[in-house]
Amino acid sequence: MLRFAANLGFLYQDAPFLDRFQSAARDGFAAVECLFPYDVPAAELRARADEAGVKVVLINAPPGDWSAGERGLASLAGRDDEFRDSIERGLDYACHVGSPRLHVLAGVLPAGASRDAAIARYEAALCWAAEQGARAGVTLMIEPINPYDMPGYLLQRQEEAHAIVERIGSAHLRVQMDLYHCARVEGDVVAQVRRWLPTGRVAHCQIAGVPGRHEPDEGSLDWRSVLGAIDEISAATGWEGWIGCEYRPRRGDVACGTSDGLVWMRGLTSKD
Ligand SMILES: O=C(O)C(=O)[C@H](O)CO
Ligand SMILES: [Mg+2]
Repeated sequence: MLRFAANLGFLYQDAPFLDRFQSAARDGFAAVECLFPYDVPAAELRARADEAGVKVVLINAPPGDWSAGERGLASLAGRDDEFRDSIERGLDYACHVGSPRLHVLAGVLPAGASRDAAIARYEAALCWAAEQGARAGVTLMIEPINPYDMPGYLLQRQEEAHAIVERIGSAHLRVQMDLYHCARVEGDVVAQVRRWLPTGRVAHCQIAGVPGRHEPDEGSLDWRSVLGAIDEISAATGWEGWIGCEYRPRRGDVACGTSDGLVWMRGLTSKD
């Protein structure tokens, strides 16, 4: 059975952030993802999640200076100390809110920089971070992201993410397979899901319509076949990750826009 999590950085934009936990629960979500929750003390966020009866299943580590265009520190030259601080802060927050997963953004490759050197730095950073994750009991996630939404982002393809996870060989480093980014870069998402989900290296998925990043039922993503493939693989292999709803509701500027747009999900969910 498929399990969906509400991404509170994308959904329920009409409500203040801390009210979105209740909104998600009212719509039947048993789990949520929070992008960068660090402005809220972890105890307060945990209390809101507990009150609403939803689990936090994914947060992101601090990504550097987002407003200056930074999208993670892991591969950036000369930023090791900040990277380590961001992982320690992310893991501490994840432990306090009970999130079993922490997404670590790779960073943007500076113009003219060597990609090979950046990948080597990225792997060394992930290796260190995965050890910290193992100590904390939190799984670190790496996510290939498309270059249209995030120009220059270092990690764009599933194959490369899997090769990195395999080389590092930690049970606490896994791939976050965002089906929207996958569709935009790699095309046939059903084939990609059938190829990568059974490997055991994917610990979380996310979904959105393509190319607008609205509800999955808008656009070219064959979402029924994709979800059917995930469901089938879950039954066959015991894969039990969450599927994060990381999209901009088409009626996001209107009260109840998120809830109305969830019609695509009815009948597909499990709360376990
Ligand atoms: O952009 C995405 O798809 C993500 O999942 C990141 O966590 C946010 O940048
Ligand atoms: Mg994503």
